[in-house]
Amino acid sequence: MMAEWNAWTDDQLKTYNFPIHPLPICSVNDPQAEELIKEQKPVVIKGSELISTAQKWDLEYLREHIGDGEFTVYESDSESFKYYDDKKVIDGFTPPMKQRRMIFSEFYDAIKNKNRTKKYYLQQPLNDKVGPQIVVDFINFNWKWIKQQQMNNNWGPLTSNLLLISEEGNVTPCHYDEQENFYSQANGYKRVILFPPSQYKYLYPHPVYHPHDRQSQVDFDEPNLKLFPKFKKVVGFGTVLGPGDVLYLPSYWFHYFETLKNSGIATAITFWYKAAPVGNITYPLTAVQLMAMMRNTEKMILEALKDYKQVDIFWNMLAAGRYC
Ligand SMILES: O=C(O)C(=O)[C@H]1CC[C@@H](C(=O)O)C1
Ligand SMILES: [Zn+2]
Repeated sequence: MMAEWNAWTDDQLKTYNFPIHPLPICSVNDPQAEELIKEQKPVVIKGSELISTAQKWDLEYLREHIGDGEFTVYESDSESFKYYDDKKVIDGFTPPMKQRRMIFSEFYDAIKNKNRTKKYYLQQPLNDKVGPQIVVDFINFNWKWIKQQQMNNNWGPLTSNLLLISEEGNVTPCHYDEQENFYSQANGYKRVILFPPSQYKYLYPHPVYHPHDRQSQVDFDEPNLKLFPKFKKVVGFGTVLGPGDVLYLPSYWFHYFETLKNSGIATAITFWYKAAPVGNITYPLTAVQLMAMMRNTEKMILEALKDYKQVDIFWNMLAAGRYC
């Protein structure tokens, strides 16, 4: 992967032994960018100026202007920040990280504390508690461009702008989301690896009832190929995002993020939109339709059985010796 203007070098990236092909990179004026978005394929867009007013959002600026609201900050004993839904916690589940609430200056002090043993990741939807200067920066995002994308692709409403402040080395393990996303890098460097929905069977997402719903069960650093044998077929599409880059991250595409080693703090903002309504069903079903259908089936069975421990038994009864 070629480092742009020597901003980073390959030794700042974690190494994985699956193939990683480059993601398409387009200028915002290149019609190819709109084409790929229409086809729900990922593309890195350069020059959109989507969040150029946030490129100055470093820790000091934010500490001064972000206001005294509380922020969700994940605290981890390792570099891994595997999301879990705290409304789905099941007995025997141990959250892999702590979800804390802090005002920004507490987060600032935690990051600056040289003797700390924990790693931190601030992940907070931007809300009306932010200070007036942040509101000015927010209003000056390139809403004209992104609203055009929303309209062109018949997306639903913008649901949230998640402010992401990560420190060097942090990893967001592989998962998928059900919304369309323009992931916008304000500053710092992040490497992203994407996998199309068709690789669902290689990535073994947790069951829908599990707190790690939508997250891959496979530990990319030490994949258990006995439990997850198809993982060895996985093929990724990756790139490094720098300041001002915008990644169109289609719904249901699996993705993994890492903040480059020795690259300091990285600030990003997501733009999540409700996906367009599913078009008329044609056969064979698309991978996204199959994923949505599998999710609905799992939910229906859990609804019928009430107890998630019965779901495993039910599936085995239904499939063993009959379908597999
Ligand atoms: O935008 C998304 O869909 C995400 O998964 C974000 C959650 C943490 C972010 C990261 O850069 O590590 C990526
Ligand atoms: Zn995500």
